[in-house]
Amino acid sequence: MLSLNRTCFLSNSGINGSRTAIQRHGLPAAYVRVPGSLSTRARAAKSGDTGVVVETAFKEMQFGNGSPATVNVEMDTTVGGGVKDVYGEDTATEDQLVTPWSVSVASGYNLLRDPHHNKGLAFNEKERDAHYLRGLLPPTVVSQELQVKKMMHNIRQYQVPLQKYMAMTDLQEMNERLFYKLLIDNVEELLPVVYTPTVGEACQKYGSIFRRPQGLFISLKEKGRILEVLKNWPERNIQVIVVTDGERILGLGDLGCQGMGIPVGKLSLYTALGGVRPSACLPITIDVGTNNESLLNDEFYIGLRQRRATGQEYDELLHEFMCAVKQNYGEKVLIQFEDFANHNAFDLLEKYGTTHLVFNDDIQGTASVVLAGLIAAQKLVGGGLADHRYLFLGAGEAGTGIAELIALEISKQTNVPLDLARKNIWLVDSKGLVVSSRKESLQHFKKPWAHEHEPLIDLVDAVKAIKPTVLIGTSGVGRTFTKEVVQTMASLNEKPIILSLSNPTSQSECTAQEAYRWSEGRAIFASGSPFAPVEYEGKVFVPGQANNAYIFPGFGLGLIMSGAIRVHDDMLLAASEALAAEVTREDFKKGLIYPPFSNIRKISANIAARVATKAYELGLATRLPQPDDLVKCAESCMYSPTYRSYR
Ligand SMILES: O=C([O-])CC(=O)C(=O)O
Ligand SMILES: [Mg+2]
Repeated sequence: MLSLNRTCFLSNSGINGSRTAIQRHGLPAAYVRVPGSLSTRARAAKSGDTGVVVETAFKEMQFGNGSPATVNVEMDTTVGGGVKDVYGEDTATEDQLVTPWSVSVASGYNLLRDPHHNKGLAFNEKERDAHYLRGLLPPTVVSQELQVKKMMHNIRQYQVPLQKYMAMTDLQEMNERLFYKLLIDNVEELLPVVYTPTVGEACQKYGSIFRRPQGLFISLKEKGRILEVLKNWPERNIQVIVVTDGERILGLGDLGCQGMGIPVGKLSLYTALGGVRPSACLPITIDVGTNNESLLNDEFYIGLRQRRATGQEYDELLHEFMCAVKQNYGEKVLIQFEDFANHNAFDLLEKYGTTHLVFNDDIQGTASVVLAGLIAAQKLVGGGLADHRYLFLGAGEAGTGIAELIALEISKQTNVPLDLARKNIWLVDSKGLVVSSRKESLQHFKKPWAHEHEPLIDLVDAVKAIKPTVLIGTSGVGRTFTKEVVQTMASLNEKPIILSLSNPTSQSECTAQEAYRWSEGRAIFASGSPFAPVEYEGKVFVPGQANNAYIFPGFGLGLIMSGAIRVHDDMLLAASEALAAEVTREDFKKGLIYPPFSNIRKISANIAARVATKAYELGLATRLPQPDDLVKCAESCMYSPTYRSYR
């Protein structure tokens, strides 16, 4: 055993990184551990190399939380035959060393290139000395606060949202903590940049702006090898996966492999808003082809150039994926489905809901957010949820998901059977009002909403006939709440509730301005994508945003905290109630039915606590014993982007 006493940064910069550190600092060779499975180690050892060394001291390390640490490096020379210069002429090649699972020491130049540990100009004098940074940085030492100020200044110079998006992506790849500090401290300004609506444009142009992979791409080419692919990802303690197959990206349709922007963006919010460690988040895009002709013909397209696989081929790939995830990460990893097309989204949720911890943000997350807004809106309009009539334009994932959660809440509040609670909820799809005479030809998820009524094609006719108090747009089709629709709503209701939820902004059913103007300032309005405040007859109206980001980060944190193994509808209801409870008297005075985003971390902690409480009540939590104070517990386990001291 050879013993070394050094302060090190642990990172995943790979064998290249460690080699440079080794060479630069004259460390003995083999400053590398292979933390893979025993078989990986065995493979490494068998390859005849002399240098893959398993360092016993590293076993104690909390690797994956990005923490630097002082370690006593003990080199176990038993694997591979002894410490020699592994990287010397006559030793193993890097390929033989099974690179993906190497853990290396980052210092000097590599430390500055390592986004998980880089602090840029914020490295202080002592750190610069201790970690071989002298001369690699200009003399100035600045605080993280000043770095935030400078980055915000730079980002505000860009006029085009996509440029802001790219600047944020660059920052994320350069200095992860600074990225999250910026996002957390300026959440209202930057949310529309890293997420809806700009992320939609980023996906449309993802091939052109692609620089470095930020998540895993699993395509049909990887069929039969998905477990192996998962093992290529550099982090192992994964708690949340957001996965898409790119078939229905926001309201923009099939963007194939370029849908990757969505899992990446959603997971940034898991960290920024919900406090889940970045290293515990894994974005995945499953590429089964695309039916988007213009992408197939786009020379910069990054995905498989074939039409979408369907049926058995699709199912088998997804099944292999689901099994591989569970095998690799255990049953407590949360899998969030995002932006799958209707025909797969419902089936996947149903199929894996009983075997995996799965959550569909478009069905369940949107539903929980909208229900929260409706619960809060009762304070403005009086009465309860059961006193309303609801009409949806759009009967897909969001529409039916919201409808079902409203019905569940009404049924719970008033003790009426679910079937009866559904009777006040009506849907309009592309063929008109969903009515019982259409039942035969309806997709299964629409059937519960096919009530007795004569067929109606037009939305205006449906509004006139059903006389809804709440109108909800989930159609993915912009400008469908026409002047006549909004005016009819306003003629029927003193305070019509109008939610125009489709994303991004171009697909919104109406704008905030239209909603306020056409309702003569009486609408209670919220949208999926953000709108600026509107002035109407001398009064300023601040539109609310029924943003999914209110719920899913806190919801996920609650599941993780409690070690939940399944998602249950009651958890969604609990999350909605928790969010609705965050709307203050001041917010109501402004006509808002959602709280400001500036408090989102506190909101997420409260949602997490309520979700975790439900998980314990339902016997679905595995982290025992239950902590006494779940809000405190949530707050204390949240990731902080403040720099750590590397001394
Ligand atoms: O991303 C959002 O804001 C909402 C969402 O999931 C979608 O529209 O698919
Ligand atoms: Mg979505």
